[in-house]
Amino acid sequence: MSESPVLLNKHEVERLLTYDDLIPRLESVMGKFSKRDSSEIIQPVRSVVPIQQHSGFLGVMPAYLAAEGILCTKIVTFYQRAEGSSLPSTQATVLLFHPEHGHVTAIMDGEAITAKRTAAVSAISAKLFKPALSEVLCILGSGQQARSHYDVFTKLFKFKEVRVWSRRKEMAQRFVNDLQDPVTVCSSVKEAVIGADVIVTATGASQPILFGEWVKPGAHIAAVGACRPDWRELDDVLMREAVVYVDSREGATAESGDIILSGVCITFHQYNIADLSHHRHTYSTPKSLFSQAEVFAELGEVLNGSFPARREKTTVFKSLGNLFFHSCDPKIKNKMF
Ligand SMILES: NC(=O)C1=CN([C@@H]2O[C@H](COP(=O)(O)OP(=O)(O)OC[C@H]3O[C@@H](n4cnc5c(N)ncnc54)[C@H](O)[C@@H]3O)[C@@H](O)[C@H]2O)C=CC1
Ligand SMILES: O=C(O)C1=NCCCC1
Repeated sequence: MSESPVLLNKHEVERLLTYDDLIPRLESVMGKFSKRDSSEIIQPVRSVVPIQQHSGFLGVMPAYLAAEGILCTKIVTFYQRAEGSSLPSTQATVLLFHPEHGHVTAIMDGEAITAKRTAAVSAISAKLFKPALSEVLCILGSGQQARSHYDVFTKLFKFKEVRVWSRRKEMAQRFVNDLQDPVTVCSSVKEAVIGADVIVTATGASQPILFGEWVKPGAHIAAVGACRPDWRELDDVLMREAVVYVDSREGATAESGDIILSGVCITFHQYNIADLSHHRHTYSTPKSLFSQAEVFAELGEVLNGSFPARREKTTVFKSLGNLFFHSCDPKIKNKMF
């Protein structure tokens, strides 16, 4: 009979999962993922079930890393919550399986994993793409992701100024009150982002809040929210002008409103055709004036050397959280990535 699964609660996951382990681990595994060698890694685009009555979604995110014997899935729910709701908007559980026998070996809280993994991947994007001289960090949003991004960005990089904006100023103030170091609370997105070198967008917005005209040329944006095909955080100008990196090309095509909805500007293409009465008429068909924002590369393609990091340009890393890789030796409990 198989052993009972190890249970790791949020507190234990928080203690075991360190950025020092997570970052090199994710760099290696994302580089491998982008080679699409299914004998190494299988990670399909997640399945998402809308929970329409409650403005929520349920996502299932399986992954198999054959060489490492890791078979796992994250099960995640995410909701558009009213401002100030005491419920977390993203909740998750991670299951590890015995790849040979198929039984569950570990059940872990996925909320802390999601917070840290997502922030670690954004930090990797910032390592690769932020301008060489990066003095100002700006965080849009003041929830779970805003906090984990603040933690890892200020741990890894030295900024002269950190700014935060949130829809309700008191939420930004509450965010700042929990921190040791000084952070400027901004009254508008524009005020927060002007002159910023690194911008994190971690909001529940479904319409653009960050406009390209405000963004300093050469800045790096880690765009974490807007993980549905009809949600956006970034406007067309920014999406067109920036070099866009993603975690998974398939995921971005299926799920990123910032990419899918960019450049939808209708104009008319005219052509002549002879109709049945032998007269020539001019017909019009709608045509897009601007094409969709193009994905330049996956983060993994930069990490494995297939594509360059275009640090000199304005860069967007559109994160969707498609990559979930996790390893835990349940018997040892302290070897967790
Ligand atoms: N890319 C990824 O891997 C992941 C993305 N996410 C997404 O990141 C976003 C933030 O997640 P959490 O921090 O967990 O959520 P949260 O609920 O803790 O924080 C959300 C923040 O967004 C703000 N917000 C909500 N609606 C807004 C709107 N319409 N305009 C401007 N601000 C708005 C809230 O005031 C709050 O500051 C969500 O969209 C979530 O789905 C979450 C986990 C992983
Ligand atoms: O990767 C995740 O976990 C999530 N991604 C997008 C939406 C919320 C959770």
